[in-house]
Amino acid sequence: MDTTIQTAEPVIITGLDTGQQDFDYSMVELAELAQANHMEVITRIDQVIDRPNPATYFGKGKVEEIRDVADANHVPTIITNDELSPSQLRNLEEGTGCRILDRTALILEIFANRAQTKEAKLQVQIAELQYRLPRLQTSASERLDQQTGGGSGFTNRGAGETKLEMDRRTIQHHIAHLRQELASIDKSEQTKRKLRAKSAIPTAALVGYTNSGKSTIMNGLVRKYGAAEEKTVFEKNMLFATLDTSVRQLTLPDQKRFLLSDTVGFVSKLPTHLVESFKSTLAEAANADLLIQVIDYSDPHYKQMMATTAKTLKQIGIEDIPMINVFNKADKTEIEFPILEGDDQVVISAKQDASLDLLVDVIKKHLFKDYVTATLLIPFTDGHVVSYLNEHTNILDTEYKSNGTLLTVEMSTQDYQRYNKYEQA
Ligand SMILES: Nc1nc2c(ncn2[C@@H]2O[C@H](COP(=O)(O)OP(=O)(O)OP(=O)(O)O)[C@@H](O)[C@H]2O)c(=O)[nH]1
Ligand SMILES: [Mg+2]
Repeated sequence: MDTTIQTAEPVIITGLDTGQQDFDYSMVELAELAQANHMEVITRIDQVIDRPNPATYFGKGKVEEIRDVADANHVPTIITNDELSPSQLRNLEEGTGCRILDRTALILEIFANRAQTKEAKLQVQIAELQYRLPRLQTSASERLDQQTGGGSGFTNRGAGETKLEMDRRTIQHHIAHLRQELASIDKSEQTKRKLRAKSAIPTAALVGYTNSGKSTIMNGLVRKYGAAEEKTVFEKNMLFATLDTSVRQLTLPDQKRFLLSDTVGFVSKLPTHLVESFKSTLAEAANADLLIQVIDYSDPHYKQMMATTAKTLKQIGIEDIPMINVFNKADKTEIEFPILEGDDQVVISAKQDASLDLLVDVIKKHLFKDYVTATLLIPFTDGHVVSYLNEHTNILDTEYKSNGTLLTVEMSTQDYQRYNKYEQA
């Protein structure tokens, strides 16, 4: 158990209701993001307005109201539901006397705190520096610098133009340097990915909203069908538990194999820079033969979450990959499970064995739909072919004839092309 006592930083969350759909939901999500960043939401202040004030985001009266509420409650930090322009950020800080953390900076902080691997850390740092570049004279920049070590210790408030220019250049150099470093890591990842593509093992990728249960499903399947050396991944009840992509090979009882990848979850308004810099992490999903969208069916906002996933996939450029929907955490609802709906939807609980079996059935139907069944007569002199087929394909029947082994085999089209010379009419 974690025994360190962390005092949560008190914050006020604020939002502009410009009549956009799902405003309330995005505010609920903002509160969850704040909690994920160890903050305590003291209160929420909204303003209904046609469009944001270009100078201060909120209208003048609202800025004063926020300042007064913050003062009265000794709250040092205000969180806004949208990404603010550099001047809005500056003006709002002046108007409220508080530190302003916009949604983007908040998500960046969470990612920075969660990043474990070198690749994830580099990706977050690049996104952070890009966000800071136009905002050097705000506390948002200083805060990111202090909290995450993303920069190199600039102090910019009230700095002169020359100093500012210098800082800009330093940051630009820093970004270029980090990009190079990331590219060298990406290269080895790309090589691995190419090798996998060559091996022609079909790939499925778990995608979906953060905390929906992707890693739990991955681990359930790894425990059932992974070889001993295939390790489980980190799963936890918190937003953005996973920031990297893990790939595991699974071998089903009928010898069918596939690769399963688990990756970073989504949230609405995921910052563009972050999506950009996580593209290499998400490439695994982009190259998959099948997407498995995991949905937290017990969350009343699950439909919005699905819309967010659809939007994010589009943003990454993933549009034409077949997808199955997994309505997970059904054990937390009144709905019966496991249930198959049509041929591409299941209602399950990642924590139930029968659910995982049903899910595997659906995955199989999609990934192996091109598999062929053929009867092959392998002469005794080609014993190595029999061993290969035994190891890599699903042998439905074996008969020993005088002139060789007669096998009824279910296999990939590739294997079929290699061995159809043995086929019996
Ligand atoms: N009751 C219940 N809890 C579940 C189920 N699936 C996952 N969970 C829990 O939900 C929480 C999040 O699960 P993860 O597997 O880490 O979620 P994720 O989608 O990988 O999340 P990110 O990595 O943050 O994107 C954990 O506490 C899991 O134990 C389920 O079917 N039923
Ligand atoms: Mg995860």
